[in-house]
Amino acid sequence: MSAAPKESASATAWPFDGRPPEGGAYAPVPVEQLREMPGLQLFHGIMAGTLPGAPIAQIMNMWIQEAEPGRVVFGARPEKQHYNPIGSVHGGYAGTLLDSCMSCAVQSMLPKGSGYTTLEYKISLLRAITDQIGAVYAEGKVIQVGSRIGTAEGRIVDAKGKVYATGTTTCLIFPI
Ligand SMILES: CC(C)(COP(=O)(O)OP(=O)(O)OC[C@H]1O[C@@H](n2cnc3c(N)ncnc32)[C@H](O)[C@@H]1OP(=O)(O)O)[C@@H](O)C(=O)NCCC(=O)NCCSC(=O)Cc1ccccc1
Repeated sequence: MSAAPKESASATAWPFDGRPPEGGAYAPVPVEQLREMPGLQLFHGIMAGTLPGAPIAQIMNMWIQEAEPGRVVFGARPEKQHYNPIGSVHGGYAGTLLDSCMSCAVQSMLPKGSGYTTLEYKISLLRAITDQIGAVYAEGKVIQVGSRIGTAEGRIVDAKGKVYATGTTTCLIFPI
């Protein structure tokens, strides 16, 4: 399998205010249910509210904005609760956003019956993320998805398109 994701959408195409939908349900989807759906169906179900959101979405203030074959975008709102003790958002916030968008880009290419997990990711933190910059957007794009290994790249930008962090990932694919 391989992907040819479209070029990045403009930042204005992502009008996310930075909070997951109020009153939504948050829980992992049981594996019995997951194995019956292609990867993309999970994201479309979460976006439509027919499947629960990931519990970490609440803690991170993040939500899926777009999901198509080979490309997934999360919006997020960094706040004080995400700070380290030295005055900026903890580096793990960018790590979590990038791990999410990059691995979900891989998952968006998987047929039903395929599971996967992140094996390794590398990120570069290029600018400090603070609670003053508003919503940020994490876009993951597939590089290649094979029978056992999927790779993707990602970036975090603000609403003006300024880049805060980039990353690459390697995911392991297996039957479930
Ligand atoms: C500053 C640097 C590291 C290097 O920048 P360079 O590559 O040399 O590039 P350049 O000079 O072009 O500047 C680029 C931009 O940076 C800005 N800027 C520059 N110097 C300063 C400065 N002195 N102070 C403030 N800002 C400065 C500059 O205005 C520009 O922004 P602009 O274009 O105006 O909007 C940058 O890459 C960065 O901030 N990365 C993010 C790192 C990060 O947030 N890590 C995670 C948190 S750590 C963590 O959580 C771990 C932990 C856990 C628990 C407990 C404790 C710790």
